[in-house]
Amino acid sequence: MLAMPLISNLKNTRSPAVKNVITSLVIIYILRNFCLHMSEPHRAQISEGILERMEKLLTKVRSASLKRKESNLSRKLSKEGKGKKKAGLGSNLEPTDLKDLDSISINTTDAPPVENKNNGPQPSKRVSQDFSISTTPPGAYGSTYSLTEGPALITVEPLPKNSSRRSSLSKPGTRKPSIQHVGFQSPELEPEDQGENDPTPAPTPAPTPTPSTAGSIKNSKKHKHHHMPSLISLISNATRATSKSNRSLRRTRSTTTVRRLAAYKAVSDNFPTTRPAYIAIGAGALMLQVVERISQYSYGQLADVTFVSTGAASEHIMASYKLRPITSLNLLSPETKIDVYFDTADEVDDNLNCIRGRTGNIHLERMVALRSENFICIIDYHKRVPTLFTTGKSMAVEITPESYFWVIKKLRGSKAIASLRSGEPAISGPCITQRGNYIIDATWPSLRDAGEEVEILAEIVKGIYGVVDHGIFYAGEGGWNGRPSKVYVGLEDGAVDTLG
Ligand SMILES: O=C(CO)[C@H](O)[C@H](O)COP(=O)(O)O
Repeated sequence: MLAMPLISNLKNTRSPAVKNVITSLVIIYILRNFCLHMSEPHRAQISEGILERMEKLLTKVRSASLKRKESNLSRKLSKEGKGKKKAGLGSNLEPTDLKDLDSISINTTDAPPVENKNNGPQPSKRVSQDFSISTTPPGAYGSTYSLTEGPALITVEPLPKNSSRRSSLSKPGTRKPSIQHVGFQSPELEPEDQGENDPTPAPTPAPTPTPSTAGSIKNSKKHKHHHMPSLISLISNATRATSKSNRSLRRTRSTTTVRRLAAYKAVSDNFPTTRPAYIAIGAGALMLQVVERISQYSYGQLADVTFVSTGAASEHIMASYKLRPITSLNLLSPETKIDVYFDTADEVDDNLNCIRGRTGNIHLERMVALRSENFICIIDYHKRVPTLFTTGKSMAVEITPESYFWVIKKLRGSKAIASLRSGEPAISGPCITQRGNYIIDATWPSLRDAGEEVEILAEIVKGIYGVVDHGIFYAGEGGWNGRPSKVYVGLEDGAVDTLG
C-alpha cells in the first residue's frame, strides 16, 4: 500500500533518472517486505544485494543531477553574459534547478566559487559528498519513528508455531508503525539507537504527541504530497540502518539491541505453556522489551494469563501494551505460585546474586520473587560482574521514615557510602515508596567473593532496625532470598548468555 504514492508519482515525473530510482525503490520496498518473512542469513544476503543495487543507482542519479546542475549553471551564466544581469546568482541556483528530482536534494558544499565578471565571486553553494534523499522541508518531521521501520534483520525469535500472525498483528500495540507515525519519537529508543544501530522494528506503544510533533501533524496535513518523499526517506533511512546493522553484525550491537535480544530470548524460553498462568513483570528500561515480546503472542496464547506488577512503574509499562496486571499480591490466593517473574538488576555476580533497586519498590520486588517459581533476570553485559559492587552502583535500602538517621549511621558504620534518595524534581523532599517508606542508596567497596560476603552483608543490612528490605537478592547458607533462577545476559556481539 505504501508503494502506491510512489507508483502514481511515476506518471508525473519527467526525468528518466528519477523514474529509474522510483521504480527501483518500489521493487526494493516489495522485496524488503518479502524479506521480512525469511530466515536471517537469507535476509542478510538479500539485503546486501539490495544495498549494492541502491548504491549504484544513487551514484548514477547523483552524476546525472550534477551534470544537469552544471548545464543549468552555464545556461544562466551565458544568459547573464548577454546582459541580463541578475544579482545574487548563487541564490538563484536553489535545488529548484533539480526540480525533476522532486524530493531528491543534492547539497553542494565544496564547489569552487563561480567567477562572474559582473558580480565578482559568487557565494559558494554547499555541495556535500553524500547523496541524500530528503523527505520534507528539513526538520519538518524531526527525529522519526520510521527509522526503526527498516528491514528487520534481527527478528530474534520466530513467533511460537501456533501463534496466529493475523491476531498478533491486529493486537493493540503490535502493529507496525504506519506512515502517520512519522514524526513521533519512539518512546523506548535511546538516542544512540535512533536509526543507527537498532534494526529490530518495535511495536508502537501509543505514542503521545508532543508540542513539536503536534506541529508535524499539522504540517503533514498541509503538505499531503509529502507522503511520497516520506516513503523515499523511509526506505533510504532503512537502507542506511540496514547497512549499519550489517556492519554491526560483524562488530558490536548497541545496548538497546543487546538488551532486546536478551529480553526476547528470555521471554521465548520461559513463556509458560500451561494454563492458568501467572506472569510477573518488573520495571526498568529492559522490561519494556519484555512486554513488547509478550505482546507479540496471540490473544489465544495470552488467554488465561494473569499478569502481576511489582509497582506503579511496572503497571505503567504493561498498560502501554494494554496488559492489565493485578496490583496487589493479596489478590492471589496463598497457594498460587507465579510461574515466571521477569525483571532486571544492576549487577549480577558469578553466583547469580544480584543488587537491585533503582526502581525503588524493593520490598514488593522481593515478595514477588519469593512467590515465583522462576525469577528470570535479564541484563546486558555491563551488569555482569565477578563480585557485587564492582561498578560503583548503589543498591536500595528501603526503610521506615522514622528510622532514617539511625539506619544511615549504622550503614556508614559498615563502610557503606549511603545517602537518602531524593524525590526531586517530582516531589520536594525524600523519595517515598508506594508503601510510604524512604529509600537509602548505599554502596560498598567491591566484595571479595561472590558467596559468603554477600550473605554476611545482606544479613548485616537486614538486621538494622528500621530496614524494611534491601536490594541484595541472593541465596546462601541461610536459604534462598530471591536470587534469580536464570540470568540472560545480552552480550556485546548480540549473542545471549544463559546462566543458571
Ligand atoms: O530495580 C531494578 C529492577 O527492579 C533495577 O535496579 C533497575 O530497574 C535497573 O533498571 P535499568 O534496566 O533501567 O538499568
